[in-house]
Amino acid sequence: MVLNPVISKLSGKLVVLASASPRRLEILTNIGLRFEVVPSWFKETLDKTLFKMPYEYAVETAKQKALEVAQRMPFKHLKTPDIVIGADTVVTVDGLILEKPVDKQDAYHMLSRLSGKEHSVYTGVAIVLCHERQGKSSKIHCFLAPPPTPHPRVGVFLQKVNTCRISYRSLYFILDRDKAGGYGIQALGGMLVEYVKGDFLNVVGFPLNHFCKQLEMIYNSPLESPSHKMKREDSGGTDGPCSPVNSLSKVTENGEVSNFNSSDSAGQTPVPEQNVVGPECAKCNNEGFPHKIVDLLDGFKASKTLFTACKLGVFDVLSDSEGLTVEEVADKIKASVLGTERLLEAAVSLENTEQASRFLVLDSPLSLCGYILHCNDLVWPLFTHLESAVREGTNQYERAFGKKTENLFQDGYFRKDDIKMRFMNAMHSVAKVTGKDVATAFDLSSFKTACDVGGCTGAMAYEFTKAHPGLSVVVFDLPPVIEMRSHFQPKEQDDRVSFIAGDFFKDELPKADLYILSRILHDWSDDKVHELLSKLSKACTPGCGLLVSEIFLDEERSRPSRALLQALSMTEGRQRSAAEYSDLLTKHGFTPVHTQCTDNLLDAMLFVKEDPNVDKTLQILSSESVVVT
Ligand SMILES: C[S@@+](CC[C@H](N)C(=O)[O-])C[C@H]1O[C@@H](n2cnc3c(N)ncnc32)[C@H](O)[C@@H]1O
Repeated sequence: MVLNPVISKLSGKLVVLASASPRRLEILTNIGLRFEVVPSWFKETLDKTLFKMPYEYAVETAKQKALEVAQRMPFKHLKTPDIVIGADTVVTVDGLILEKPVDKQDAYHMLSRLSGKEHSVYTGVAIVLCHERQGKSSKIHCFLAPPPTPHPRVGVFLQKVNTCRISYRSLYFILDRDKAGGYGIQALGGMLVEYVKGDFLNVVGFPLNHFCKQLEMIYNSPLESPSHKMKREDSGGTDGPCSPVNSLSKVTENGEVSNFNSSDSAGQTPVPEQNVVGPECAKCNNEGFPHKIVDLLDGFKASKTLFTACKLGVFDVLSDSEGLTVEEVADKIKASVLGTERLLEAAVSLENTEQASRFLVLDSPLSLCGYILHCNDLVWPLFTHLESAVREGTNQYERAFGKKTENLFQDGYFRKDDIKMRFMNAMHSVAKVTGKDVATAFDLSSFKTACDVGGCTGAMAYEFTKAHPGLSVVVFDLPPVIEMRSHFQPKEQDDRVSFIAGDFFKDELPKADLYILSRILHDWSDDKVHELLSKLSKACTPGCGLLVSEIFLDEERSRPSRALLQALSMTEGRQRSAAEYSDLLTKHGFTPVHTQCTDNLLDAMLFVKEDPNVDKTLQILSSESVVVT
């Protein structure tokens, strides 16, 4: 089996691991897979008595974990993944299923039960293909790592203890509350393990080899391409598309797991006959239950939890020192112990730590804290007046903050230095996270000078000069912004970025052969946009470039919701689709050349100023290579 090509099939896809397990994360990272971690909220509470065999339970739990994330992400994270991977590991002994212990005592009991006994470890895995539909549901491949023949057991054996019985103290030392069965084979628990029959990584928590074989089956075999297989299963399934929880169909009479898509003894992977468990009925994925609505009901609590944790510096404290107690965290953030405990529990249930340390720690390079605090202090109060905003069709700044605003920037964001800093921090953090993707969206090598119109702190400009060694960028923004620029200067000085203060509606724009409008046009009405574009059009000679970076709505104006939610608190601006931006710009002699959806916070579109004397078709052709004439 050639693994890399299988993994490369996933490049460009949004792959999500629905598990917070660092072991699974490490195993998948080590093979070069790019994925996001979104831990599942599915509670591991399926009724074990409903399953004939223990591994059915692991597979079903894996499936439910993956499904929960697949269903939540479009709402909570405002994006639909391509693939969600769920996994669940259980240990079985004496007919009992052992999961993660609830506490140390439980872990101790589990480990003592395993001591000296052969037991089995099963990791069920589910791959949910979110864009492959079966009926109304995502397509799901569930499997269990191939069991060694003749018995479906992947065994790990603890040392016999008649001579070296594990002492109470050693057990306490070794036990791990975070792992099924109470021990981690890759950690201290490994000291007890005499040998493993079967796939070691399956015992660790993720059967990598079998996972890759599954992917190969899904993506590489022409006969097994997702759509082809779906048809076959539709027509010939024995269990139908839905297997109830208590009868996962892949169990043979003697309890073997070959129907879970296991390999045969020669190591060949047979065509899976029934590995797809399409959750079409309420019993399978509980379609009758309004998951999305319930998530939305709680959405505001989740946002406010994130805002508060950020504002109190919880993620900073946690990233500074490891192994803090709740009391210590409470002390550091100057909050009550009970409140801190609740906040930590809620925050942990919402966010994975890897992303928290990258995006939620104040001084991390890609920190989103600036934007989060802006959402907390400015956007949140505006949204508390949403009903009035809808009734009146106006921004609620005055109601929320007691100040009238003719111009949101001058009268709102810049009315006090601390408010201005908060606004600039917000713009800066988003520009840092999205800037590289916008700057590298197109080949801009033919442009030598650029003007970032409304470029704020210069964060975007620095990303452009970093990405294009031949380019220098002048940041043009209002005087109150430009005067604060020194607060945001990068550590490494870059002379190719300079700043000019001015008003883009009133003052002359600096000369450049590329103009950047990042998050500018959505703030203004069509009339104001025309006013600005007409100025830009006059400033541009034929061949000049104009790069617009915004969230582009789809043609139906139905996605992404991020843009539509933002519009609810807008003043005079509006969110637009790429086609709507094109319409506005072509009226001023700008021809669209490329559109790039970056899968980041902002998309980008490149336009070139037409030469009125040259035939339009020829211009579009020549502008494909963005020739500056
Ligand atoms: C939404 S922010 C976008 C900042 C930056 N382009 C980015 O993408 O991070 C809008 C910027 O336009 C600036 N701006 C608003 N009105 C302006 C005007 N009349 N002239 C110049 N800049 C203006 C604001 O000061 C602010 O920095």
